[in-house]
Amino acid sequence: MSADNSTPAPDGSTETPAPYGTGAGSTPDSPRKRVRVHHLREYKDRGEPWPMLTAYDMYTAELFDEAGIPVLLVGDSAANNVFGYDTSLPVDVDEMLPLVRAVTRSTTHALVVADLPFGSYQLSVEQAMGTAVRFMKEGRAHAVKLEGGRDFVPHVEALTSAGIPVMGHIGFTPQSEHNLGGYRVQGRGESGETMLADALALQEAGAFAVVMEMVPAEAAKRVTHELAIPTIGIGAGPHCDAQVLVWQDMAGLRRGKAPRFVKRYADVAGVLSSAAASFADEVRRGEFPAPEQSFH
Ligand SMILES: Nc1nc(=O)c2c([nH]1)NC[C@@H]1CN(c3ccc(C(=O)N[C@@H](CCC(=O)O)C(=O)O)cc3)CN21
Ligand SMILES: CC(C)C(=O)C(=O)O
Ligand SMILES: [Mg+2]
Repeated sequence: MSADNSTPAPDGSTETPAPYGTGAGSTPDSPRKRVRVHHLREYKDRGEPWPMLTAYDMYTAELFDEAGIPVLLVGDSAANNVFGYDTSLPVDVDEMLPLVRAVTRSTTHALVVADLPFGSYQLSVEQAMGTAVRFMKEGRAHAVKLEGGRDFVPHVEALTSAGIPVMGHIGFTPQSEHNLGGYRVQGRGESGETMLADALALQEAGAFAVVMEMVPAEAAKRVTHELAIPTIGIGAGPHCDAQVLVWQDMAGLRRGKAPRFVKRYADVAGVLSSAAASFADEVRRGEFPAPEQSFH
């Protein structure tokens, strides 16, 4: 087989209208347009908090898009929520790309952010550029996200100059868990100043938003106030411009003890396990398939 040189059919994803829009750029009669990074700045300026969720596949991306979630993150948390690794560190670009492509293919409204996995951007600005370009070209992402503060200013500058919107991520950065000493709150006391400096450096470098993970609410409030770009909190209190959760945590699919910042809005694990148990039971009793599910 030769390499696939064909131009992929345009999926028209940036212009395809969703039928029942209420989000950015819509009126009751006009279809929703794709959320753009400048809309997020407008939400901040209007003081309207907005939600972000992770998504890793077609059905969840469609549902969350229709529910009006303006930003979907294809997180490297796919490592422990899709692929079965114990941390985010092992997942790589080749595993992440098909998930990103699935999510962009399945949305018409949400801005889709691809999370750059550990080891795919830290080596050099050139490596960051190469990886980000793959997520934009092959994954059809609308933006990328990377973890780190001042040390990543050159990377963020290069990507934004090349036309790639970048979301930052500071506070607890899971890709550095071994350096940070485990899953711990960051930015307490003096390190709150460091965090603010990191946030300002990312903004100056051109980042369009910054995630703050597991930081005290007061420190996150200060950063949110000082930045013109939106802050997105996860375990960062109520004063951030936006809030993000991993969807399996939000919907109660993940089992076991969740981090303290999680709120479960459903019991998807319970729904799925009882559905599987009912199916198994009916098969064992010979009740499924019934005549309705059979061909004659
Ligand atoms: N399902 C899932 N949810 C997440 O929020 C998430 C992932 N996966 N994978 C990547 C990272 C890892 N994250 C984590 C993982 C664990 C804790 C945790 O155990 N937190 C405890 C201890 C906090 C402390 O000791 O200060 C907590 O109770 O919040 C926090 C963030 C956040 N991200
Ligand atoms: C929790 C969010 C911010 C994330 O980075 C991820 O899901 O990978
Ligand atoms: Mg991540």
